[in-house]
Amino acid sequence: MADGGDPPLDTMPLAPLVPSVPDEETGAVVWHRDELRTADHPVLTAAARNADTLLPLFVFDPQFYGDSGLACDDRLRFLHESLADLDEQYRHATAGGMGLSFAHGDPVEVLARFHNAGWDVFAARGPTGRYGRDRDERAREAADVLFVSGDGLVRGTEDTRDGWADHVESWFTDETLTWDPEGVELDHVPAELTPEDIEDAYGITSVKTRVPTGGREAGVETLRAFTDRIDRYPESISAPLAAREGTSGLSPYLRFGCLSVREVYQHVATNATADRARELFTSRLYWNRHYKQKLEDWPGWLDEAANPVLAGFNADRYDPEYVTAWKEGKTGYPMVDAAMRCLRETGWLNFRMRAMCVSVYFHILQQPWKPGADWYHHHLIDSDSAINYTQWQSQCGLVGKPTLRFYNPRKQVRDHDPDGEWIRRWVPELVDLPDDHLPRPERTPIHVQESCGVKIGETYPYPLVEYEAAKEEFWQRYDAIKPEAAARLGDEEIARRVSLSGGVPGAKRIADEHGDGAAGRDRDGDTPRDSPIQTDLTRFE
Ligand SMILES: Cc1cc2nc3c(=O)[nH]c(=O)nc-3n(C[C@H](O)[C@H](O)[C@H](O)COP(=O)(O)OP(=O)(O)OC[C@H]3O[C@@H](n4cnc5c(N)ncnc54)[C@H](O)[C@@H]3O)c2cc1C
Repeated sequence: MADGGDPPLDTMPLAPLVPSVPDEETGAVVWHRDELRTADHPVLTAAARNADTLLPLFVFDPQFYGDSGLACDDRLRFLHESLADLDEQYRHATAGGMGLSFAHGDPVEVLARFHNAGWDVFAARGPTGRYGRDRDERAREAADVLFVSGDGLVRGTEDTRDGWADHVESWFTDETLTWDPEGVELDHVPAELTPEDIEDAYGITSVKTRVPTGGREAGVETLRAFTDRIDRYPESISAPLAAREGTSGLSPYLRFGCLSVREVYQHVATNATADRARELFTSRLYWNRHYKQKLEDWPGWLDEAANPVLAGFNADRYDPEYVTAWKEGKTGYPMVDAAMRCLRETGWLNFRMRAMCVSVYFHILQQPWKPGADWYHHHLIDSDSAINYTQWQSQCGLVGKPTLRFYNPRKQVRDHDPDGEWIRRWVPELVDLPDDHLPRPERTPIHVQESCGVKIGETYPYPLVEYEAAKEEFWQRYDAIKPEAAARLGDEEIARRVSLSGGVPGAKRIADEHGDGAAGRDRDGDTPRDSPIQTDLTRFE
């Protein structure tokens, strides 16, 4: 483990407990990682075609638990519920009722034991950061793991973005995959290890509220319920209170692969009758693939600024007190404070609130991006490294594109919580503050503060920094470095790694047009002059 301590459980199963593949037969371990379903599963389909016997396996990796793990206990609980559900899916599919097997330890060591006992090992090829790539490479060497594609991403070409949208579209509309449980035997590891054992060993305790139940069954139910109410989706996306019931709530199920993105696409395309809502929603599924493609193209997104010119931006400003105030929801900006407290208690925020809190953290408090991104990754139940870290870098401006999106937290109150219902839910100190003062509590006249009992500076903090001055200061610092950052996008390697929807030519165009310092920007509020980052969700080429 990263802290040097020993895991509380040994690596298991030990070699003698690993079943052998019967003579003259072929056996395949289906190594499940993030794809916790049996439907539309390219690996399962391929393994079932190639082997007489299957052994579905999940390996609890100590790296994701204890002090070295980055996920909150509630995300681990969601994972464990999804595993229990996957176990049921296998048991129902097969007459013998054989379920999912569990192992614990370094997956490479575990898989090598299966490989030595005669098993082929199949796993999904998917985008991961450096740890995952290294683990998969070691697994390939030690256990000859066969990595199967089939997630709609583009691989093995010079410019993955060339023709990308068409490629993804045909994947979305292709028939989903099936496997024939009758055509194979299922085997399992006799040793009894369950997700509950892991929870006991690592002391997993869930503390958040409103966390959805993990597993395919709950995911299918969520998908159906959302499709029934999808006509309300367009007007529910932005306001945090409306979004909680109005967006799909599918993100954790997609994150853990309880449902495939393609299944969701096809269900909504077939069953949703409201055209605009259907298009708006399915365009988000393209964004899901778009960010996955980014991590597939470059594993460094999780730990390094995509544009080297911007590496270390804000590092000299690091102030642990600002970071803590942001994490705890004590910045003095009510919309930010409500969002950050909601994130910690429920593990979910809608897109706009996620983006706004990034903007205030990086552009206004001017703190280095990584601790903020790690905080989201820890608390979000749906945290998908491929989306979280790439979104963070995009929202901060670490790619070096000429435009940036600022989210003014005061404007967000006026636009998306004018009655203060959401703010009052999460920031009880402000319950009695009149609505008019919620965008800027620090400007509340003293006599109003006295009559409502909200004392700025005592019961609720002054803003940590003055918004306009901080914004202006950020722009000065950012403008000074922007032309050099834009120019760097002309570098072939950087153009590839940033994986823009316009591909390598698009990155080079930015370098040509903006590398000389002639760049557009938004100084006034929410709307950038030209930002393909999140404004147009339907264009990918
Ligand atoms: C800083 C930041 C971090 C984020 N981190 C994550 C993350 O770790 N995991 C995650 O799933 N989403 C992330 N998002 C995107 C978005 O906020 C969530 O997908 C959405 O809020 C999840 O709720 P939902 O499933 O009800 O959304 P819906 O609006 O119902 O969307 C359906 C699905 O489309 C995909 N999707 C929607 N918006 C986006 C987007 N902007 N980018 C990529 N995919 C999208 C997701 O898979 C989502 O589940 C992040 C956004 C920001 C700004």
